[in-house]
Formats: sequence, C-alpha cells, structure tokens
Amino acid sequence: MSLFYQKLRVAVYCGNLSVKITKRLIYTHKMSEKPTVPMTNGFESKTPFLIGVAGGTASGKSTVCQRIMEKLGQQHKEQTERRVVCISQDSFYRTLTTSERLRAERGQFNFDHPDAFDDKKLLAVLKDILDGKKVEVPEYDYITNSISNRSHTIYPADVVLIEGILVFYFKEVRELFHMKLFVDTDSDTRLARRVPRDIMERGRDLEQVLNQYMNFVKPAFEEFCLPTKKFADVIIPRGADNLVAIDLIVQHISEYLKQKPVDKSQLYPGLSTPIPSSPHRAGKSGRPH
Ligand SMILES: Nc1ncnc2c1ncn2[C@@H]1O[C@H](COP(=O)(O)OP(=O)(O)O)[C@@H](O)[C@H]1O
Ligand SMILES: O=c1ccn([C@@H]2O[C@H](COP(=O)(O)O)[C@@H](O)[C@H]2O)c(=O)[nH]1
Repeated sequence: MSLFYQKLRVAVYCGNLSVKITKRLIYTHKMSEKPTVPMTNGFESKTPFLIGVAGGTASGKSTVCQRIMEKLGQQHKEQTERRVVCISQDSFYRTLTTSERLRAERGQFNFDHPDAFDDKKLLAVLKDILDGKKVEVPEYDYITNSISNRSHTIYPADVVLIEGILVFYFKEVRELFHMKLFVDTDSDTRLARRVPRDIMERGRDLEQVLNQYMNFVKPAFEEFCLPTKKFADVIIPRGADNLVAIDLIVQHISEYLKQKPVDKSQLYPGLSTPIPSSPHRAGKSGRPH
C-alpha cells in the first residue's frame, strides 16, 4: 500500500490544543494519480469536498462553520457565487406523528436520539449534492418542533459543510464525508450556552430546558454522539475559540479551492438575472446555509 493511502495521524500540540489530522485526507482531492475520493464515497473526484462537523449540542458547530465561511470570504457572497456552503442536520429532523408532536410540546420527545432524524433523506440530499445537483433544504423551526415551510436553495459548490449532533452516527452518511471535524467543548460550557440560547431563541423556559437536558440531551450525547468522536479526522477543542485549529482547516480548504478554479457563472448558464441572496443566518435558528 502506497504512502498516499496510509492513514497517518499527525498530532499538533499547542498548549492544551490537540488537533489530529489524517494525512490521507490532506491529499484527498489533490493532484494525486490515485485520488482517494472514489474509495471514500463512490463518486467522481469533481464532486464537492464534503466536510462533516459533529459535536454535542451548543458545542459551537454552527459558529465554527460561520468562522470558516467568514475566513474564506464566503459569508457575504450571493448564494449562487458561494464556493463554500453550509447545511444543518436539523433540517433533516423527521415529521412527528400526532402523539409524538404532543410529547414534543411537553418536552417529552427525544430530539437527540438517531430515530428523530430522517437519515434516508439526509443521505439522498447529500448524494444529490455530490452529484453536483442544486438542492432545496428546509429550515427547521425549533418553536414548533417541525420543519418549516421555508427552505434554502443550495447551489452546487466546491466545498459543503454539514453540521449536526449526529452527522457521524449514520454509517452511510458518515462514509460520504471527505473530512470529518468534531467540535469538542466541555459539557458545562455547552449547558451554560444552551440554556440562554434555548430560552432566547427557541422559546423555552428554564425548567423545560433543564428537564430536556437531563432526561434526553445528556444521556443521548453520551450514548450516540460522543462515541462518534473516534471517526473524526480533526478534533477541535474549545470550538470557535480555537483559532489555531480553525486557521489550519481554513488553510486546507483554501488550498483545495486554489486547485479547483471555478467560474460559477458556467454552472448556471440559463440564469440571466441574479438570484436574490438569502440571509446569512437562517432566521432565529442561527443555522448556517
Ligand atoms: N466560543 C464561543 N464563545 C461564546 N459563545 C459561543 C461560542 N461558540 C458558540 N457560542 C454561543 O453558544 C451558542 C451555541 O453555539 P452554536 O454554534 O449554535 O452551537 P451548535 O451549533 O453546536 O449547537 C450560541 O448562542 C453561540 O452564540
Ligand atoms: O425541535 C427540536 C429539535 C431539536 N432540539 C435540540 O436541538 C439540539 C440540536 O441542535 P444544536 O444546535 O446542535 O444544539 C438537540 O440537542 C435537540 O435537543 C430541540 O430542542 N427541539
């Protein structure tokens, strides 16, 4: 087996920073005579570079994605001009049955269990993205605990980030990623961030947030999310505060983008008028798109 395919773990230590980079992925999509992409996902190497971003609730997944987008100068671009886009796994929560909806309203539904997601739909959409297709991704409404009737058009891009608590849980989904990041923020910090966020942005009261956390969020994190950390190529301690790790990732994406110059206008030859840009952050949810 050539050096190219060897999975060499490189550990970068800086204070309490520990970033593990899988060498194989550094060269994925690069000038290699033997690209690893088809091995990873069965698609052509011209398909977008797909990055999964997992981590516990309120670990800073969306904030990390936003920082990456900002540093790559993508945040303020028109949707059709963006070379890097971001999608949230929350857009793939499944539709609840009537009794589940009633339980959800009482804070008694487990939104942190893999069964809460429509993983087949997530897989299908990711495959469409890898096929270079334009896709519609619905916006999730945390107030009504359901998919809203608003959606975002995700135009073909060079790099697509997918963030969510369980993006590495589903094997078929996990295997599509060319790079896997895990945002590793300690649980006290996460709870301290989740409480005000859920009260201010997701229409909850303190008792509801704490009950949900103790009954569902914490046990499900330990059972389903944390075990997926082992699949990560890069672990980002302290989330968006970790500027060194973010810069390393941005540098890697920039290198990839440099090798793949794209005139986006060629992707949409039929477009004579510009498409209006969507908000940078999707409504109150703060999910990046
Ligand atoms: N490094 C940070 N310092 C302070 N607050 C942060 C930091 N990262 C995220 N937050 C805040 O914590 C909350 C959860 O962050 P978010 O990025 O939405 O996490 P996730 O996407 O993992 O749920 C948000 O209110 C966000 O503004
Ligand atoms: O209707 C819902 C759907 C999800 N949640 C909670 O959201 C988090 C996942 O989002 P993060 O941004 O990663 O925190 C998950 O822990 C669910 O508990 C919800 O409360 N209600």
